[in-house]
Order: sequence, then structure tokens, then C-alpha cells
Amino acid sequence: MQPNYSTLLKQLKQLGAANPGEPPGIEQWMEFLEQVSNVCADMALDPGNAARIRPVSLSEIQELSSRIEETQRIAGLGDWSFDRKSGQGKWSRECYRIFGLSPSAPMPTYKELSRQIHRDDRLYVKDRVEAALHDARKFEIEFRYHLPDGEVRWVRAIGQPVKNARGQVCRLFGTVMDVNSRKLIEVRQSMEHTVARLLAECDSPVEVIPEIIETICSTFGWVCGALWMPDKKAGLLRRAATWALPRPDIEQFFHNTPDQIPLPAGAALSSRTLRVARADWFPDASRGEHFERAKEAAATGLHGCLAFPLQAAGEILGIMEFFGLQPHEADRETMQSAHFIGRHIGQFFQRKQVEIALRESEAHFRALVEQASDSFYVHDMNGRFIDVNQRGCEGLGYTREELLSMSVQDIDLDLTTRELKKLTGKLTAGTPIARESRYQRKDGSTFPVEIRMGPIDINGRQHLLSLVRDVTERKEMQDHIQHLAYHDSLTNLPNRAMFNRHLCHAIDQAARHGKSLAVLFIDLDRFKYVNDTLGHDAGDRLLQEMSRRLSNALHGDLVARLGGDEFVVLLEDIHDSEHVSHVAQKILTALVEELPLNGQRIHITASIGVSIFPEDGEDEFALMKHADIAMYRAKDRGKNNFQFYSAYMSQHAAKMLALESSLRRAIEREELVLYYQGKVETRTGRISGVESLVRWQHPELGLLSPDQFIPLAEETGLIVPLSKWVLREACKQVCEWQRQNLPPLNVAVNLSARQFVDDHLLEDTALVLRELGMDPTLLELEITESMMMHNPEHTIQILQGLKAMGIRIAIDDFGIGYSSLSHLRQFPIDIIKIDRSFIQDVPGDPADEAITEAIIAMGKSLKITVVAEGVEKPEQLQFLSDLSCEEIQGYFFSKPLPAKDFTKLLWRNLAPVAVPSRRPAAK
Ligand SMILES: Nc1nc2c(ncn2[C@@H]2O[C@H](COP(=O)(O)O[C@H]3[C@@H](O)[C@H](n4cnc5c(=O)[nH]c(N)nc54)O[C@@H]3COP(=O)(O)O)[C@@H](O)[C@H]2O)c(=O)[nH]1
Repeated sequence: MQPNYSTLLKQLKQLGAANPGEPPGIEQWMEFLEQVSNVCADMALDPGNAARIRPVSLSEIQELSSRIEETQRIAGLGDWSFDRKSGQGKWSRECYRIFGLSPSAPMPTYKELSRQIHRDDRLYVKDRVEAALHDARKFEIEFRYHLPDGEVRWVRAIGQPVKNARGQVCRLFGTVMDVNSRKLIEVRQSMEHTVARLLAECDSPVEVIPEIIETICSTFGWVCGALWMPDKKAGLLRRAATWALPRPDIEQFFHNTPDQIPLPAGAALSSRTLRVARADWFPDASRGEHFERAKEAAATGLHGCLAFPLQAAGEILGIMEFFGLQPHEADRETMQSAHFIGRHIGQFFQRKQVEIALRESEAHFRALVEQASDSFYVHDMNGRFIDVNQRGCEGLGYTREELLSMSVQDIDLDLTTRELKKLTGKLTAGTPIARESRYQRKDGSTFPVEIRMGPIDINGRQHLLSLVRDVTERKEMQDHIQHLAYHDSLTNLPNRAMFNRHLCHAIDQAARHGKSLAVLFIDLDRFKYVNDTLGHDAGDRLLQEMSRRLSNALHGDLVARLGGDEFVVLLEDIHDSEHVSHVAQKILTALVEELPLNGQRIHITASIGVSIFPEDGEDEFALMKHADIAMYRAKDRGKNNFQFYSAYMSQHAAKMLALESSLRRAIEREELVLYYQGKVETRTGRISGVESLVRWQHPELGLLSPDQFIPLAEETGLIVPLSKWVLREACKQVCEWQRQNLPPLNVAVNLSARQFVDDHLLEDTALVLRELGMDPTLLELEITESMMMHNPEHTIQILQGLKAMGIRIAIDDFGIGYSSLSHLRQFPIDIIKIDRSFIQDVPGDPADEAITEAIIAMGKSLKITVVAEGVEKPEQLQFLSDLSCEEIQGYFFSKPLPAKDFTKLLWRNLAPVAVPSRRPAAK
């Protein structure tokens, strides 16, 4: 049923008073107007209807229209109608106010209205109105409208077409509303939203600043703007970004003005804003007051100017400035908006800066992690991998994807579920963990690792970060160092430290189980000699070969090198001494085998001393010491044998030790004495020369023969100073005899093996001769065959050096060595002394006779003087005389005598001597 007038009035009253102070909504108005329109249309179609309507009084009409007017004023809403046929329209009073017109002014035509619509909205309004007329459809539009004073206002218009009986749109009616405030808020919100979006999507805020300036400019109607950034270090404000309407005159403004301003700069707008730290407005920048670029602004046509700081947490991160083409007074809303935008952009700037810094530091960290030589693994509390660096993948042979589908327990061989739980518990309690483990690669191989673990927060969740280092090399190095610490580097056998550890342990075990063990102390015989004569390289090779033979001879028993030529063997769980003897013999047999060294065949023997636990000692020190003493006993017993320790040996060893320490002091205490034994010509019976033989006048032990201390001197190195003393003393004595006008006498001095290889031999000998002024041809040096043959090249060199000085060379103990006659020819030899072992059984022993005869014959053919040693009996002298042996030496003529006695002998020898007549050799 159509509402009647009174119903409408009632509704109108309700509209105005529904919510006092609040204007009725546009929807309610439209509803109301539609009903009014329907009532009117009703009356137009059926005049009967009008008749049925109760007559309205004037006062009622006035009341109604004043109510409508009042309600529209409160609502800021005007209503209008337009008759299509007559072109006439009707505006309510509020419409005039909304469009800025006087209520008395004639209502503008549609054309006039269109001209005032904002250029950008004009076409849109036209299209929508035409469509509404064409389709008889309601329209709702919002557009900007230029008021007569130039102000732009946003309005919202709703129109409703009304059709006539023929269905044609004959009339439009509707409302118009001032929505400027809301619209401005919306526009600013949209601008702020755009600014926020631009900042959110950019990588660096400065990049999007031109776009932000453009957005702000288009919202506020500015034509250009710029961002200034403070550079505190340089004391400058720098223009970091600009935007200008694409008009050359406006763009020129930035080209014509400086892009940096010194700080602090009073009049400069940007620096002023920086100082006041809030939005700053210049109604007309071109007028020069407080604006340093006024001239350029005027030239460009820039007037209104706004600058505001970009602030965050009290810090000013930049200044933005904007210019408009019109002088413009400051308005509160814009200032507020500027303040808001400034804060907003400032916060974004700061956040972005933090983000960038964070991203950079993350990238830096990531790069570091990726480049790290260590592996990084991140896994969750259940062990599932969350992240891994490149090294972590390479180290295990898995791809990143493979690892991310695995658990740390798949690779950490020592990490049980229980262990993992324990670790995560500790780590979440904040205790960092360092542990060692073994990791397994994809190919199944394993390697030792060192792991440092700590908690790490990723996206708010706690995970565990493991920094893993492959310590294979370090472990190998440690093993190697450990090996070096416990092994001998030359032979790779265990060393003394290792042997002692094992021995201690073995003694413990044997003591606990009531078993026996044996320590075999092995010393190579004549090693020092080989080393000195053949050189250290040969000595090293010999030791390596001996070590190999020892290891081969002992199946699993511990063999160690103690140093030098000393080795030691541990035999555990021995049953009886035969067992030990068997092993010792096996060792001797293995070592003595021929060894080619420097082109020579060497036969090395060993002396072995044995001590038994528990009989010979209850700890490692006693066992080692007693085995050592037993070894010396084996040496004394002619070498190449083994000896079991006995208490007697200790006493003997103690004696030797005491002897050694007193031998050290024997030279300075002048306890050494030289004895002299003459060499006699068989033909004349005259003493042709003399051999010096050292003795030690020991204060307690009496006169000691060289056999009792020379080996000890050799062993300890004391032979070198001892030999020097002998050489000087013998030469001195020869000089003394000469001084006594005795006939010139050759003196023979024995050279020790060590002395023969001493680098200073030639030098030392020459010095003695020079200092004593002695004729070098009177000196004979005696060396043995073996000394010569061990290093023939060296021998030749030394002998030639001695010969060059005029010294004569004799081969001592000739015949017992293995040198062949052809070998002898290469050496510059003057004298051969036949060893007394051949002489003692001649005549009588055909072999010794033959050898002696051959040596004498060879000497003759090589023009070498032959001396027979150890001649004790007249028949020996006769035998040698018959073979035309030139010289003899032995007790038959004289035992070695002290210098004083030998001097007497020399004087006596000056008288005629009876000699055996030489008989022709029986063939
Ligand atoms: N490096 C040095 N060695 C030296 C020195 N002085 C001696 N020696 C060597 O010591 C060994 C023993 O010497 P010694 O006890 O003096 O014996 C010598 C003679 O006494 C002994 N001899 C001499 N004639 C006879 C004899 O008729 N019968 C017999 N039973 N013995 C005799 O022979 C030794 C001399 O031998 P050699 O030197 O081979 O000519 C001995 O090897 C000495 O070389 C020294 O200062 N430095």
C-alpha cells in the first residue's frame, strides 16, 4: 500500500530526530524520497488518488519544508530533481551550499555544472548519468567539483530515473552530499597505503623515494619534491632523490640548485627542518624569506613549500620537501598528514636499514658459513636436519636435499637416541657442548670429527647448530707423533720408552700369574768400527738390516732399539732357560749372516746379555741393568755369544765402570807410560826401530796392559786424547835419543781405528812433528788390515797424506785379516808386520811356515820391508833369517821396556851383535 502524506511526514520527523545530532544516512533519504516520488507519481497517474488525500494546511506544508531543510543541513545532504522534457530542475537549499552558490542564484544548468566538475572526473560523471538515463538505472557517483572560489570539493551524487507511462525516463531525482572530508581522509589513507606498499616491496627505500614523492605530490597537488639525507661524517645534507612533474621548467629547479647543503645551515629549508625536527611550511618560497633557493623557485614558478623530517625513535633519517605552483597557507590537516608520513617513512627507513643490515649480515654470515672449511649442520631437537652448508654436504658426499631428509643420527655413529636427548637437554639449558665422534659418509666410509654444538633460534624455534671439523689429519698427526714418541725413527722399532712401558706391564702380569720373563740386551760387535770407517749412511743401513733380521727371527716378541747399536728383546711367559738360549742363538745366527755394504761383505756379530724375572731383578730397572752387564760379559767372552746374568757380573761391571772413570783422569794425572820394544835387523842384529806400547800405571791396580784399557778407551771415545798423547810422547822420546847422540831410530806408533778416521789426523800429526822439529821419516804409523779394508778409498787418501809428509806406514798383525795381496798394491805401504800367531809355530807348522814364507816373498817383490812379530825362540829367528826376513820383533830380543831401560839397551846395542848365519832355503 502506498504511504500517504501523514505517513511521509511521520517518516520525515523520524529521519530528523532518529539520532539527534547525527544526520540521517543517504540510504534513508533515498528511501524517503523514493516514497515521496511514488506518492507523486501515483497522484499523477490517478487524480482520484489525490482526491482521496486529505487536504493539507499551509502550516503543515511549511512545517514539512522547514523540517526537510533543517534535516538536509544537518546531514549535509541536498536533494534535487530534473525534468527531462522541460529541462527544468530543482535544488534544495543544501545543494546550493554544497556547490558553493548563493541560494538566491539561479540554478545552474547541467552544462554549467559539468564545466565545474574536475577535469579528471568529468567524463566519468557524464558516462554514468547517460547510462542511468538510458537504462533507467539508479547511479551513485563521487567526483571532484570546483567551487567558485577555486576550492575543490568531493561530492557524492545519487540519482534515480523515473519513467513515464510509456516507460521512458522522464525525470531524475536524487541527492548530493558533501563527502570532501571523508574523501580527503580516504585519499590520504590511500596515499599512505601506497607509500607503505612501495616501501614494503622495495629492497632499498631510496630506490622508491621518487615514486613516493610522486604519490605524495599527486595527493596534495604538489609539483615536485626531494629527499635529503644527512651525512653526519661529512657534515652535509645530501639530496638523495627527486621527483618532478615531467615539465622541463620544473625539472630545471633541481638542476639549478645545489644537491648538498653544509650542516648546520641556518636559512636552508632542509637544514632548518632538520633543526626544528618537525614539518615546516613556507607559504611562498619564491619570496625569499628564510628560503635560500628563492631565486630559483621564483624562476621556476614554485611557491608553496612544505618540508618534513623522516623520523624514527627520535632520530632524523632524512628530510622531504615539496613544492606547489600556488602560494599556499599552512593547513593543519596537511601538516598532520606530513607529520604522519614523515614518521611512517622514517620508521620504514629505519626498519629497512635494519633489515638491510640484517640481510647483509645474514648474507655475510651465510657466505662465511658457505666458505668455511668446517661443516655446519642445523638440526631440530629430534635430530632432523634443517640446514647444512656446502662443506657439510661435500664432507659426507650427500646432496643438500638428501641431507635435509635425514637425521643427524644417520651420520653420527656415536649418537644414540639417548645421547641425543641428553645433548638437547644440556643445550636447551644453555650449556655449549664440545664432543668427538665418528661420521659416516654416503659411501659408508667413516672419519673422526670434532663437534661444537650450541642452540640457535631460527624463525622463533630453537634448533641445534653443530660446527663439525674433520679431524682425520689431526688424528693421523697425533698417531704419528705418538708413534714417533714411542718408535725409533731409523728402524721404526719401538724405542726405549715404549719398551719400558711394555716391560713394566709384562712384569706386573708375570708377578700376578707367577710367570717368568726374560730381557735380552743385544749389542752389535764392531758396529762403531763399521760406522766410523764406512760412514754413517752405511751404519744406518746396517742398523736397519739388523732390525729387520731381529724382527724376523722373533715371532711376535717385542724387540726395541735403545739407541746406537743396542737392541733389547722381551720374552714373556718363558718356561726355562733353554727356551731363552734357543731364542738368543737364533738371534745370533740371524744377525751374523753376510751383509753387503758399500761393495764389501760385512759379517756382523752381536753380544747378548740375558736377565730373567724374577731371579735377576724384580723391576724393569734391575732387569735392564743386569741384562746390560751380562751383555758386557758376552763381549769380554770374545763377542758373538750370549751370557745369562750372574751376581759375579755385577761386581765385574762395577769394576769396569770404576776403571772408565779413572781412565778419564789418567792422562792429566800422568798415569800413562810408554814402553818401547825394539825392531832388530836379522842381518846385523842392530836395533833399526822401536815400537811404542802404552801402559797405565794405575794407582791401585798396578801396571795395566793395553788389552785391559784400550778396548774401554775405544768404547768410550777416550782413545782419541790417549792416542794423541802417545804420538807426542813417542816422538818426544825419539828426539831425546837423538839429543843423546844415539843413532837415528824409527819409532812406530799404533793408530786406533777411531784415530784413523779422525778428520784431524794429518793436521794433528803434522803439528806434533813441527812442534818437536822431528824428521817425519823417523815416524812409522801402524794400522791393521781391517782398518784399511773397511774403507779403501779413505785409507788411500789418508795414507797418501801421511806419505806426503814423509811418514812411513806399517801394516800390523798382517795375515789374520782378509786382504788379498792384490789389494795391498793399491796402498802406499812401507812395512808389513807378520802377526805373531804365524810365528809362534814356526818352524814346525807347515801351514804357518808356508804363509810366513809367502808373506816375506811378497814383501820382497813389492819392495816392502817385512817384520816378523812375536819372535821368542832362536829357531824362530833362524827360520826367519833363512827366509831373508829383514827385521824381527819379540821377546827373544827384548820385551817392551820403559824408556829409561830401553835407552840403556840402545847404548848396549851400539856394540857388535851376534846374529845367526843365514842358511839357504831348502827346496
Ligand atoms: N792403539 C794403540 N794400541 C796399542 C798401543 N800400545 C799397545 N797397543 C796395542 O795393544 C795390544 C797389546 O799390546 P801389548 O800388551 O803392549 O803387547 C805388545 C807386545 O808386548 C806383544 N809382544 C811383543 N813380542 C812378543 C812376543 O815375543 N811374545 C808375545 N806373547 N807377545 C809379544 O805384542 C804386542 C805388540 O803387538 P803389535 O802392536 O801388534 O805389534 C797390541 O795390539 C798393541 O798394538 C797404543 O799406544 N795405541
